[in-house]
Amino acid sequence: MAILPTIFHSHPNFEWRKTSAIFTPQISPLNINTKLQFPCSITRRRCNFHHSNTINQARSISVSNACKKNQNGCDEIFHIFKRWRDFIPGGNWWNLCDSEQLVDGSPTAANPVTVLNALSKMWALVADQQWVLYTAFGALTVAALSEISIPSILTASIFSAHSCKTTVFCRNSWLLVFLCSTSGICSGLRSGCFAFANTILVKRLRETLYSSLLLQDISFFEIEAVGDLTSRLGTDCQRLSNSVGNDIHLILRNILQGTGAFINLMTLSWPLAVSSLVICSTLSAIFLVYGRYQKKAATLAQRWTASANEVAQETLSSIRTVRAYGTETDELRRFTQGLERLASISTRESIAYGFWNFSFSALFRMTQVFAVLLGGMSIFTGNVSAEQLMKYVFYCEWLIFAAWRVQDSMSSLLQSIGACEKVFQLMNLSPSDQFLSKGLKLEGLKGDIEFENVSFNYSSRKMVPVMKNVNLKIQSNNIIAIVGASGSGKTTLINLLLQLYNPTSGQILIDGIPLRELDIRWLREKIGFVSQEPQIFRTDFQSNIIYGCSRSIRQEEIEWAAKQAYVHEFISSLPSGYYTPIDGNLLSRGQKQRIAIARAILRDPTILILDEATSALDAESEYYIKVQLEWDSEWKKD
Ligand SMILES: Nc1ncnc2c1ncn2[C@@H]1O[C@H](COP(=O)(O)OP(=O)(O)OP(=O)(O)O)[C@@H](O)[C@H]1O
Repeated sequence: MAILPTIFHSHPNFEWRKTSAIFTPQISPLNINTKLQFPCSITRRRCNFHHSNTINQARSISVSNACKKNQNGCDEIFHIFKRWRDFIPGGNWWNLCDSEQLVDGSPTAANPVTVLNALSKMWALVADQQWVLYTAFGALTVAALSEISIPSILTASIFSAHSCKTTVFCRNSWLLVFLCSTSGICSGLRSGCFAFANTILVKRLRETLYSSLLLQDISFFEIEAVGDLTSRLGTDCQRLSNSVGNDIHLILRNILQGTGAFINLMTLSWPLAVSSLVICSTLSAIFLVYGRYQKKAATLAQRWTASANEVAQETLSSIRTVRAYGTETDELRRFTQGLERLASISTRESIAYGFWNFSFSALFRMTQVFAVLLGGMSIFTGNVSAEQLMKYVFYCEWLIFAAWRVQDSMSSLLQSIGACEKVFQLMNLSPSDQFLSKGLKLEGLKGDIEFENVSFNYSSRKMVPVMKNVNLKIQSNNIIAIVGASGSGKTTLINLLLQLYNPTSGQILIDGIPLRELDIRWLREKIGFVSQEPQIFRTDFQSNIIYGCSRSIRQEEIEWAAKQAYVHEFISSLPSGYYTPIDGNLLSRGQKQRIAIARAILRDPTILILDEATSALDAESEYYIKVQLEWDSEWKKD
């Protein structure tokens, strides 16, 4: 165990020292006074911000904002009058592109997803449960056909009763009972099956998205914000599956019913049927424009929501720092900036919805007036009977309503897909190369490490080289310390060794074999790593210590590792011992580091990397752990 041996190398950024320690102590060029003064001079303005004043300040900001808003309201009305042309449909005010686009530098930003793509992807996710979907579609068809036959039979029953045709009346009544029962049973079946499919879909969407995210390169997570990704996994997936549960079946149902209504209208009077169709087509044309606008608005609204979430997540998770620096009002302002953008988009979207509803109502009422006028005249001339006119009014209403519902559900579907476009883009990302290629697994790993002319820069800062032509040889069974100024690239060196990033040029060899050619999962199993800020998971101590260990572990081994890391006593003193659930926030940094060291030791790694892993430990614990590790390393050498 234990590596990073002695290297003598002349790179200006690093200083390599032979030492009995295996840590990467940081030697800062600043003296203590400089360190203390530096942050204070930067934040002097904020330091004056007394904590007790913060709430009053927040209040006074909101009061002064309210006054400003009243004044702004008058200005705005004046402005609206001056710029009325901008506010009519098609004017500048409606334009969502210029002012509202959130700059999205993510790798997925450039690929828009079509509705068909989205639907076929969702279909593929639930394809193994086809029987549920086929039952749902079958029930939907039967229910829709039964429902659309009811107005015709109902009218016939009324008129047969009116003309005292008892046999026809009885037959129609039985038929009505049959149709109502069929439609009721099939509607229940349809809703149940779609709800079931919905549940499966949301689960699969989340699984697929999560597994796609887990397999991305580390550089991906530098561009994408965690708040944004969790909001995709949560609300977006739910919203998408809801659109399948509701919108798709409403669309299909109303298409069937609208078609049935149109066929009935054609059999009654084709001029009346054609006039209804013209109105429906006008509605569809208006909807086409509105639907596109709505999709765009939904995408932008979703991005701003995610952006506001990100701010909230960042602030709430760093609440101690926010409180200590008294920046609550600044954070509130940052959060409301996103909300204001969101409100501005939603206002336009709501007004556009109002326009759409106005067009629909006006055209629908026009059809009714038109039907009564034209139908009434036809009755006078004897071309149409009263029964036919009644059926016509019924079916006309069905047709228009079906057209409206199809378009409304279509709009909601477009909105959901627009809003959740990123879910599909993220799901379509191909995994990092590391997970695609099958590399070599060596018989045994010695642990010789060599950096050959390695240069590197982070992809997010391409112009800033972090290291240039670094050459370094580390022989197995040695302990070395890498010492360098803060920001000189010590952690980056380790990141490259762990293949979290690939060198921009040069190569890293392990036992003489290029790192890229090795099976990275196999290699990582042989490496124990403790980072500067060790991560503790929300499970118990035992699970945290055995985290990532592929072999089966006995309780004694866990305790042994914990003793080596000087954390056994602390864990044993807790009432549930190793089974005590942990919240990382409730542990000291030193305790977290000791748990992480126990985790690394338990793997019995060939290469052990400690990146300032004892920086938070007291001198006694640090000494004890170092002695244990050194002893262990010497024992292995022998
Ligand atoms: N993910 C990243 N993206 C872009 N630049 C980064 C990233 N991580 C680190 N850097 C930059 O790379 C340089 C080296 O950082 P690194 O963390 O390796 O230094 P270090 O020697 O470990 O510093 P410290 O001792 O303070 O931990 C720094 O200039 C840092 O700003």
